[in-house]
Amino acid sequence: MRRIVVLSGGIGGARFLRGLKRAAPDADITVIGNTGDDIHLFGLKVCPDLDTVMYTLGGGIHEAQGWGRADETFTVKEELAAYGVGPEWFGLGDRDFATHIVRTQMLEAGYPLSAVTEALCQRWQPGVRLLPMTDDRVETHVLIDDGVGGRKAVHFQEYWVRLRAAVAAHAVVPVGADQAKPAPGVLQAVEAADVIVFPPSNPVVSVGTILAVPGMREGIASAGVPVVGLSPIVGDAPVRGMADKVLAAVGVEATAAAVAQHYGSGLLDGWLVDTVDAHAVKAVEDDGIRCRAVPLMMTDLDAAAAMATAALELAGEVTAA
Ligand SMILES: O=c1nc2n(C[C@H](O)[C@H](O)[C@H](O)CO)c3cc(O)ccc3cc-2c(=O)[nH]1
Repeated sequence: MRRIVVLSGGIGGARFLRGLKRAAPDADITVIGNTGDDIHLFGLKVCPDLDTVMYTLGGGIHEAQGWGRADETFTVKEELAAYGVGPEWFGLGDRDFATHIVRTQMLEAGYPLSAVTEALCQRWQPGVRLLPMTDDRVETHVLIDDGVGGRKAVHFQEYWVRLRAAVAAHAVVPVGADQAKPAPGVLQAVEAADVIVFPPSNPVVSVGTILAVPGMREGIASAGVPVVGLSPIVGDAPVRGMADKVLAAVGVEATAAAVAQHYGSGLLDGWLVDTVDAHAVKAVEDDGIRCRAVPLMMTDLDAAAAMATAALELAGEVTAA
C-alpha cells in the first residue's frame, strides 16, 4: 500500500489524513481536495477544504475549531465591517487573509489553482501531495425555501455558516462540475494508486462533489485497486457537520449502511462503520461491500491513526479476496 489516494473534504478528511500519515509513514499520499466549498469574498478566492487540509497537516490549524488559523486575529474583518463591507457571517482572520491574497494574486497572474496550491504547500509542507479536484470553477449551491412560497439557491457556505444548515435542503448542485476537468495529476494519481480511500468526509458536498467531476468516478471504478471508505455517520447522526441535511436532499437516509449503498458496490469495495453501527455490517456485505465495525470517533491522533490502520487492513483483505 505504498501509493494512497484520498478524496478529502475539510475537517474530517484533514484529521483522518493526520492519522493516515502516522499509520503509514512511508506511504506516498495524494489528496484530491474538494473545491466545491470555495467562495469569492472581498475579491479573494477562499478554498476552505484545501486550506483545512494544508493547515491541519502543516501545523497551522486552529485545533479546537478545526478550520482557520491558530492564534488568529480579526482586525481586517473588523475594519471591513466598519466600512459596512460584509459578509460579516464568514470568519476570515488576518493570518488566513494572507493565504487568500497570495492565492488570488497568483490566480490573477495566470497560474492554475493546482499550481497555486503547490506553491502554498511549499510553505506548509503538509507531507502529502495536495491537488484540487479541478482547476475549473465549481461552486456548490443549496436549494432552500425562500420564505415567500418559492425556492432559491444559496452558496454552500451561506447554507452552512450563515443558516447553520437549520433549514431543509431540497437539492444540492455542484454548479460547474459537469464542465470541469480533473486537475493535472488527479487521474494519473488515481491510476497509479495502490489503494483509494474515502475518509469520513461528507458524502454529498465533499466526496460527492469530487466524484461529480467528469472522469473521476470512472477513473476510480476502473483503477483496479481497493476502494475503501469510512462512515461519517455514527449512530445515525453525522459525527460533525450537516451530512444528514444534505443526504436528505439526495434521498439518502443518514445511516452508515445507506451511505455505503449510496456510493455503491460499483465504486466501493470496503466500508468501515463504527462499533455502535455493527448491526449494519450484514446489510452492507449483502450489497457486495466488505464491511467491518471499528471505533470511528477521531477523538485524538491515536484514534485517527487506528482508523487509518483499519482502513488499510480492510483494503488488504479486499485485495487478498
Ligand atoms: O462555521 C464556520 N466555518 C467556517 N469555515 C469552515 C467551512 O465553512 C466549512 O466547515 C467547510 O467548507 C466544510 O468543509 C471556514 C473555513 C475557512 O477555510 C475559512 C473561513 C471559514 C469561516 C467559517 C465560519 O465563519 N464559520
